[in-house]
Amino acid sequence: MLLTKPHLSNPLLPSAPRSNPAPSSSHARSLPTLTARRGSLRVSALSRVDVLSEALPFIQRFKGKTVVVKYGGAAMKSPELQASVIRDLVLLSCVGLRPVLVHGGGPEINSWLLRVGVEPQFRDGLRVTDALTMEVVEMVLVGKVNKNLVSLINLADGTAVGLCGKDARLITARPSPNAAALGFVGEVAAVDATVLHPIIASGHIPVIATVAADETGQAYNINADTAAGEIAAAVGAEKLLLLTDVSGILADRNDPGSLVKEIDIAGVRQMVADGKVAGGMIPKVECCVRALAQGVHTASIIDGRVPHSLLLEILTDEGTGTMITG
Ligand SMILES: Nc1ncnc2c1ncn2[C@@H]1O[C@H](COP(=O)(O)OP(=O)(O)O)[C@@H](O)[C@H]1O
Ligand SMILES: CC(=O)N[C@@H](CCC(=O)OP(=O)(O)O)C(=O)O
Repeated sequence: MLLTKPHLSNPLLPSAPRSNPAPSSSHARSLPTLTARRGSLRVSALSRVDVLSEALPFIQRFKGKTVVVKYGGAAMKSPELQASVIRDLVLLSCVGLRPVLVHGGGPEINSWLLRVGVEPQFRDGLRVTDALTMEVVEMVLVGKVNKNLVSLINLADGTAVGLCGKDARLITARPSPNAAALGFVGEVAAVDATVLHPIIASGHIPVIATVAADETGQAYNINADTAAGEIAAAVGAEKLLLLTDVSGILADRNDPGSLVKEIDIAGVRQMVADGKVAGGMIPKVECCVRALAQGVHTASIIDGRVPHSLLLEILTDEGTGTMITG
């Protein structure tokens, strides 16, 4: 069943803009240009504090709560957008939320595979991963993309700790049931979040690359959406947010205007059964459903190309993409 997201009016939002004390007329006369500038600055500052004020009930509601953000795919391609997403993550951390970043990096893996002469191949949205591809995936995700995100968070004055599934056995992998076709593509056999708790509790932001080993130490390539859902469940996250390169779940995937703002598990299952949700959206929806079934309160699929979509989703009434509820 499709639900319309309620638009709640915010009791903290003033009905009319407040006015700061006007500058004295003598000051105004002596400095006309400066006064005019200050006047426009005052309006803009007012609207900015209104926005801050609107965020207060959300900050209060989610303070101390863990929020797992999956960032990857096309939404990660532009350096400007990356920096903006990272700043939003640091802002969430500064106002008391506890973000955990799980990242992909499919396009970056593709570009490095091509540099070493390997043509990327996918089956049902999953990368066919032979031994050489596995090495490249690990080097790119763990060595490059992970450290780049850690560095960007540190630059934005947050403190990030980069990990992959292997660290402290955070994720134990098992081979995909379709290993004959997919090679070293893994599923999540278990998550041991012990290592994350002190990192999160001390205000650091864990940044997780989804390469993990099985019991024998063999490395596996795990889809980042799938891993994010399992990590969200294991840390008892309040929210799971998947940033992607569409506005959310579309009722008609050829119509960008047909965004479904809120939908429950039964509704989203019906969309998959009807073929309305397909391709790369299926693992996203499945991981949201699994996370919700394991106690995560809400899961949202949002547009990582829209500046500040993370903040819009968490700190405003209207949100941005699609929220799936249990
Ligand atoms: N109902 C739907 N609504 C939105 N996108 C859909 C839908 N069904 C299939 N898709 C496809 O899913 C894609 C998102 O998955 P994917 O490309 O794997 O994202 P990412 O690279 O961010 O992990 C969209 O670009 C779109 O082509
Ligand atoms: C098995 C599998 O497909 N693994 C993904 C892991 C990275 C990922 O999920 O990246 P995005 O989120 O950017 O798509 C891959 O190799 O591309």
